[in-house]
Amino acid sequence: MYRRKFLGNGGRTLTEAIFETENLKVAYGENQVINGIDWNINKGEITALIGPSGCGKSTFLKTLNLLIRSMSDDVKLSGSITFSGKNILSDKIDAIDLRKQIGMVFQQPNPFPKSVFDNVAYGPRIHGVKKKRQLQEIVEQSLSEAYLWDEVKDRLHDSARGLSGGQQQRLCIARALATKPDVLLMDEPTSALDPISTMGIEDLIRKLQGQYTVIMVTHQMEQAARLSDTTAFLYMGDLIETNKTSQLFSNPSEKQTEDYITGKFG
Ligand SMILES: Nc1ncnc2c1ncn2[C@@H]1O[C@H](COP(=O)(O)OP(=O)(O)OP(=O)(O)O)[C@@H](O)[C@H]1O
Repeated sequence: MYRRKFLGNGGRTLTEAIFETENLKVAYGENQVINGIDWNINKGEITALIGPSGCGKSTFLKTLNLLIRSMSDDVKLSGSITFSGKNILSDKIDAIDLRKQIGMVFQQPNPFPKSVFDNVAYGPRIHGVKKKRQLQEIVEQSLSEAYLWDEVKDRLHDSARGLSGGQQQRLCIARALATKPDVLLMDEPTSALDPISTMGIEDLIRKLQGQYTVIMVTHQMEQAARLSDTTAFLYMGDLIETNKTSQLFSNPSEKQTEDYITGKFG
């Protein structure tokens, strides 16, 4: 079967890819939900993944850091995902190390039942940072990067669960940034938040642009259009189209994309 390889930016530029997937298939038992995706995801960009409910967006995201293997017993992965020169599906990969480089933020803010400080220090501690001074520096830097430091600097040892929803989500982003990842995967990071907190998280994502590669699932077309450099449309496990965001929304090349973004289904 002929398969189209989607290159970053619709294949028009030679932007460096951070992930290259080849014939990537994912199945839960007999239920195949990703059908053989060939895609180069650009480094340093914000990529939005859109598509109707159940089309495989979260599955695709969780496959990129192999979280899918820890979350589902009967998952089957095939094809390849090249990240940092290695096929993470077949080469010997330490999943904990991989997730140091590829952080993830979920729909519901999920701080650990620990203090603000211990949430952010969690990853660095796992990776062997022991010195108090060094941990303090990492915590302050990560919270500052997540635009949360000023709000929490006087309550670092209070429970993270006492923060507002928007603050908790920025804390989760700070926790992900604390291991100095290359990539942040975000699965509908604002869908559980009110409009003001959503704006705060969107501002933060914009500020991360260029320093990190962000791959974000969103159900909000406006959010994809506001934030991302590249947008990809997934439908029933197939990558239908990926292109520069402005191009995909103004002049989609596929009828299915057009129907989806104009609200004809989804
Ligand atoms: N752990 C699992 N075990 C079995 N099937 C699963 C599992 N997780 C997801 N699925 C199935 O895989 C398909 C894709 O689900 P996925 O969550 O990836 O879609 P999605 O596009 O992110 O959906 P949504 O937008 O509703 O979050 C669905 O049919 C879903 O029921």
